[in-house]
Amino acid sequence: MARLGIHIECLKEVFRMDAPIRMRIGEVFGKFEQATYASLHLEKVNNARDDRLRTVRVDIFWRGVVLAPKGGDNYTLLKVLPHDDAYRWAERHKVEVNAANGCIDIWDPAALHDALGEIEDEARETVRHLFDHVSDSDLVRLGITKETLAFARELTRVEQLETAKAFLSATQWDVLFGLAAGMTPEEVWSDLGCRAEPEPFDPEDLSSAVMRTSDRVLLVDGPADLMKIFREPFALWRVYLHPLQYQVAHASYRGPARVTGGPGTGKTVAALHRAKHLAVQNEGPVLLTTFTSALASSLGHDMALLLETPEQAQRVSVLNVDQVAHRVFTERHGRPTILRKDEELEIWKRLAIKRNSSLSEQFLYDEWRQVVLAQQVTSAGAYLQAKRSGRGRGLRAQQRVQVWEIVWDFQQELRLIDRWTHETVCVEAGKILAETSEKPYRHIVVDEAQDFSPMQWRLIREAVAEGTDDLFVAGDTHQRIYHYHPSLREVGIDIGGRSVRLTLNYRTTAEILAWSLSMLHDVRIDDMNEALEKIAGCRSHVHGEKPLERGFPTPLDEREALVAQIREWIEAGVEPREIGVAARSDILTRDARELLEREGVPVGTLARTGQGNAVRIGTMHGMKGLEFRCVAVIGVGENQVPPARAVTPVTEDENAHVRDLQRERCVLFVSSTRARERLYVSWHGQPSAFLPMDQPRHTW
Ligand SMILES: Nc1ncnc2c1ncn2[C@@H]1O[C@H](COP(=O)(O)OP(=O)(O)OP(=O)(O)O)[C@@H](O)[C@H]1O
Repeated sequence: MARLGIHIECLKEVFRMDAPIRMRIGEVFGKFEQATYASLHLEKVNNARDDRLRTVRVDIFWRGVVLAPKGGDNYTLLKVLPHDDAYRWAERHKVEVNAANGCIDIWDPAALHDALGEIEDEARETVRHLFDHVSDSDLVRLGITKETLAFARELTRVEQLETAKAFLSATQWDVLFGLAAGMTPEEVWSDLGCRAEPEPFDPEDLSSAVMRTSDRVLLVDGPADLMKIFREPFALWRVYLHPLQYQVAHASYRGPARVTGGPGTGKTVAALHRAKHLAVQNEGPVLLTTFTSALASSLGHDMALLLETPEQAQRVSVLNVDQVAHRVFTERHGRPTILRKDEELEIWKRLAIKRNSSLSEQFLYDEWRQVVLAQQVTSAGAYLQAKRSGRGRGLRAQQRVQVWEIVWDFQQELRLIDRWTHETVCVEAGKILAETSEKPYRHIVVDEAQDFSPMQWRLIREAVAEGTDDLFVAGDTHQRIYHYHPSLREVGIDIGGRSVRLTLNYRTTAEILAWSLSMLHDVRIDDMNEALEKIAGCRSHVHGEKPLERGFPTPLDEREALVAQIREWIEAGVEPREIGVAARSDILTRDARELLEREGVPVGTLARTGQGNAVRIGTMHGMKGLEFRCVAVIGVGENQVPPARAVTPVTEDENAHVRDLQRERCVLFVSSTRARERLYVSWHGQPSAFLPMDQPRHTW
């Protein structure tokens, strides 16, 4: 029986077509299931470079180009184009088997030949070439053919390589682009999803090559499936994964594993597919968890799209980590009464006065969480020994004794009045789970792992028995925006060598990514596993406008310009819901919201649901994990970013000062990398020192 595949690039083009033509394409290619080669009316193309490329009539105007391997019954739809263009495309292109990963390579030899002629002169006059640092043998091992190699050797600028995307094989282009972005041949090799040892692939067996190209060819399960795909275009990540994403999501691990990578590199998508894979395996309940309830609800929405049967859906719970803690706690003790932050600060203040301490209630509030609870300190002796790096001010031994007395009083008081905080609920839930061998989950998948506190990690560790495929962790420490810096090992999670880094950004344009990355230029960030995290090789294939930076004399001028910018985007066809606005403080977001509302622009919050078609506005912290076509980051002035209150003075504690500045940079980095197409950054007065310094900017 014939089987149809559709190439990802073709699918993207079809998704952009009007519904009637999409349905017509669905009807024509739906026949592949029953058809035999002879009855398909696959027309041969005269003068074709590759006689396995045929065309099929869709209607009077459109034709499809199909790869019809000589053996086997696998047909792959590569293009749908106007009649003449379809023939021209089929005449020019060749299909081969990639020597590195065994997938199909589609390329345009004539265009490659012409381009080579165009760059040769420049190459002769230039001393440095783009790939001087890579040997021929490495390029060949990475699947670069002799024609592409000859071309690659003449490249002097990355712009020439970018142009070549139009005619090189996509896999070979990815290899070259990765090397040009600073990846080592080994990193590119693993990015290709190749095994450690090269495999021999039959260069003539295109049918098998198509089957292996699962990251670029969607194999359709019958006509109904095809019509469904064409009726409702969907996010491509539901079916296509980068080979490395696929590997990460489908591997079997002997213990905890993790995926890291810069913003927009598909970590959440890998986590979603991992959860689905585990649900399909059906070994027991799967928990997919993250930091905030907003992110959990977004994951829940995407998980529902990915799971295929009610049985699979029943096996996966999507909860944020506090919800997990509250469930476990409530089952044992009933619902806890949570102490509000203002109530808690009031208690700290009173207890500090009682013990004649001049330490502020906020300091005690943080000290309790970041030192006492984080390190499970239960005695004065342990507190005297506890690490306090990054805490903002040193404490002499005598002061530590005093702080411990206040902490002791505080914990006694909580017990007495039977009040809880989210942290104590989490600690208690961890204890309850530690006592039982019957764990609630067989597998746990964690997204946005970089912001989990040590208390939350201990809970997660206790919620699943140690063993194969127990924990899968996705996160990026460059996006850490809260205070905790736990080491996974210290909280009992040993990921050993089971860690993979994704580098290809699917969300952001190369311009926005470069602008954002330059903010983190000299910043050294840990990887939660006692080493430094890398961001080298993080790259995007998509180009767009440079981020727009604008300074204004007053806050009102800045807000009015924001309204004008949003109007301009909407007039250019961007839906209000595709626009996100972020500021560092609630006050700035409130002021911007008020003006937008007054000017008649629909405005909602950052929550994914219930917003209607409104511009979504919130704090930079709230932007975590989200994405928008257009993003405006406002109030990026020297006094607002970073806000003085968020940074320990260097005179008080140098380490804490550096750490605070780093965290604040990450907050700005997270908000700017939420933009898919356009990024607008504004301030009033002087600009923030965090902004990339590569160009002179107008200041007031
Ligand atoms: N294989 C893929 N093919 C197409 N699109 C993808 C793929 N993987 C991810 N994407 C898209 O890229 C965007 C970013 O993906 P995702 O949210 O998983 O990245 P992330 O690494 O978790 O990002 P961040 O850390 O910045 O929150 C999303 O729009 C997602 O749909």
